[in-house]
Amino acid sequence: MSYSEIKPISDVLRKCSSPCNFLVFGLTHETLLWKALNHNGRTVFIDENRYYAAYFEELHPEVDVFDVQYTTKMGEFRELIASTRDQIHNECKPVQNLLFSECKLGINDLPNHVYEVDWDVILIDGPRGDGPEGPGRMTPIFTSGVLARSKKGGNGKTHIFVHDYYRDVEKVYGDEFLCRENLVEANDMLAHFVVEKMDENSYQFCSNTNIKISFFFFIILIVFVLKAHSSSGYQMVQVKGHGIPDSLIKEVKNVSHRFFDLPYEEKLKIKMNAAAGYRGYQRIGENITKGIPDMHEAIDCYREMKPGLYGELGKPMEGHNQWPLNPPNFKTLMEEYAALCTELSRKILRGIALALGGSADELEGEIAGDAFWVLRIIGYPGVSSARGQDLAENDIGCGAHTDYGLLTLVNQDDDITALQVRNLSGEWISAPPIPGTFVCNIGDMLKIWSNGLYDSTLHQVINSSPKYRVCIAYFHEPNFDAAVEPSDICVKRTGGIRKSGKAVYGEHLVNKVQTNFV
Ligand SMILES: O=C(O)CCC(=O)C(=O)O
Ligand SMILES: [Fe+2]
Repeated sequence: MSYSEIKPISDVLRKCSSPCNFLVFGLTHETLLWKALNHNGRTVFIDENRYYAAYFEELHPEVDVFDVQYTTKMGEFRELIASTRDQIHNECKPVQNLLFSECKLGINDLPNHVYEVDWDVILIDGPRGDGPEGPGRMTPIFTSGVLARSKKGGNGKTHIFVHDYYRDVEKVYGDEFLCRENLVEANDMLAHFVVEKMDENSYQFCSNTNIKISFFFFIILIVFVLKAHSSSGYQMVQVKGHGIPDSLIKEVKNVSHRFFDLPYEEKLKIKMNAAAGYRGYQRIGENITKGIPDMHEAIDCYREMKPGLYGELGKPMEGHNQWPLNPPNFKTLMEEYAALCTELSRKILRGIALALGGSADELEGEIAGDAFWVLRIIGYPGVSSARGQDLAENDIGCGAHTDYGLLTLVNQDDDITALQVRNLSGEWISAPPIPGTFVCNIGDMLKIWSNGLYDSTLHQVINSSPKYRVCIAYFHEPNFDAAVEPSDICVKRTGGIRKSGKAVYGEHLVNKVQTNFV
C-alpha cells in the first residue's frame, strides 16, 4: 500500500478510543504495521492460506491470525448477490450472529470470541486472488457489513476500509452491503465506510436513498412522457440522476471501441450462431431492418436462461453469451452494467405503473417480475470507412424501427449525434448525447400493456460523422414467457376498448432472431 492509502487508516486508528478493536482480512506486507499502529488495542488477522497463517504466527507469536476457508468463486459474484437478496429476511439478515448462520456469504467458522467483539475498525485487504476461480472479497465485505450492524454496545459506528476499490467485486459488494450513503471517502484504491449498528428487525443493508430520489424523478419523467404524447412532442425521454456510475457508463463504451477496432478475423472468433442462442458478433450489414441491411456491427447478448426453463419456447435462445477475451474485464463489466440497467428499468416501470393509476408493482409478477433483457453493443462506422470510399452521406446505421420490449436505455458516444426520433408531426428530431444520461425509448410491449397511453418510439440511426460511433443499448423486456395484453387499468383509462390482442414475448423474439440474422 502507498502512503496515501495507509494514512487514512492510521488516522482512524489513532483517533480510535483505546483499547481499539481492529479486524483485518488478509496477511500482507503491512500486517506488522497494522499491529504496531494499534499497539494499545486488539488486532486480529484473517487469512485464507492456512500454511502461511501458521507460519506467520510461528514467526510472530504476538500476532493473532485465524485461517478461513472461502467457498465462493469470484466468477459467481453476481449470482451470489441475487441469492443473498433472496435470503435477506432469513439467513442473510443484516443483524445476526453469523456463528449460527448458513448464509453463503457469511463466515461462520471463526473462533466464537471473534463474533462477540465489537469491532471498531475493519480492513478488507484479502483474499488476494482476483481471477474467476479466486474466492473474491465478497465474503469479507458481507461479513464486515453484518458485524458492524450487529454490534451490541460501545461505539455504534464501525470504520470499514475496502482496499482495491477500483475492482468490480469490491465496488459492487461495497455498494450493496456497506452502502454508498456510508461512504466517507473513496479513491480508486481505498474506500472508507462508516457503518452504524442497526436494530434487530432490520432487513435492509442500505437505506435506498436512490429510490427516494428516483420517485421524484419518475414523477417528472411520467408527466413529461404523457405531456409529450398528448402534444406534438416525442415519446423519448433522457434519464438523468439514475445512480449508475458515470465511470461505468464510459468504460463500457471504451472497451467496446477497443473490440470494434480489432481486425475482422479477431471479431469473428465470437461470431453469432444458433448453438449459442443467437448470441455473439454480427458483421456490418448482417442485421436487417425492414429488408435493408444496417450499416453497423454488433455483439448481441441475451440474459442467459436455465436449459428447459421455458420448454420448447425457450430452446432456440438457450446458450451462453460470447464475450471478447480482451480486455479481460469485458464480461464482468457488461454483466455488471446489465444488472444495474435492469434495476434502473424496474424502478422506471414502477414509476410508470404508479403514474397510470396502478400499484407500483403492476408490471412485476407475470409481466416483468423476472424480466428478460437484451444487450446490444453496437458500432457504426464513420462516413468514409463504412463501405470503402464511396459511402453516401446518409447511409443508414439502423433503419427506422420501434423497439419491441418495454423500455430501452441507450448509452451513446458523447461526441456524435446520430440517433433520431420521430415526433408525432412526423419530423425526425436528433437525440443529441448528453454525457451521463440515457436516452430512454418506449417499446412495443409497453405500448400494448398501456393500451396506447405510451406510444412506442420510432427511431433510426444515421452516423454522418467521420468518426466511428459506439452505442450500448440495454433492452428491458417482459418475462420471456409473458403474454402481454392491455392492462385493465389502462383499458379503463382509454375508454374501455382494447387496442391490441395478446403477444407472447418469447415467440416474437425467437421469430425475430431466426429470420432476421443471416
Ligand atoms: O445506436 C443507437 O443510438 C440506437 C440503437 C437502436 O435503436 C437499437 O439497437 O434498437
Ligand atoms: Fe432501437
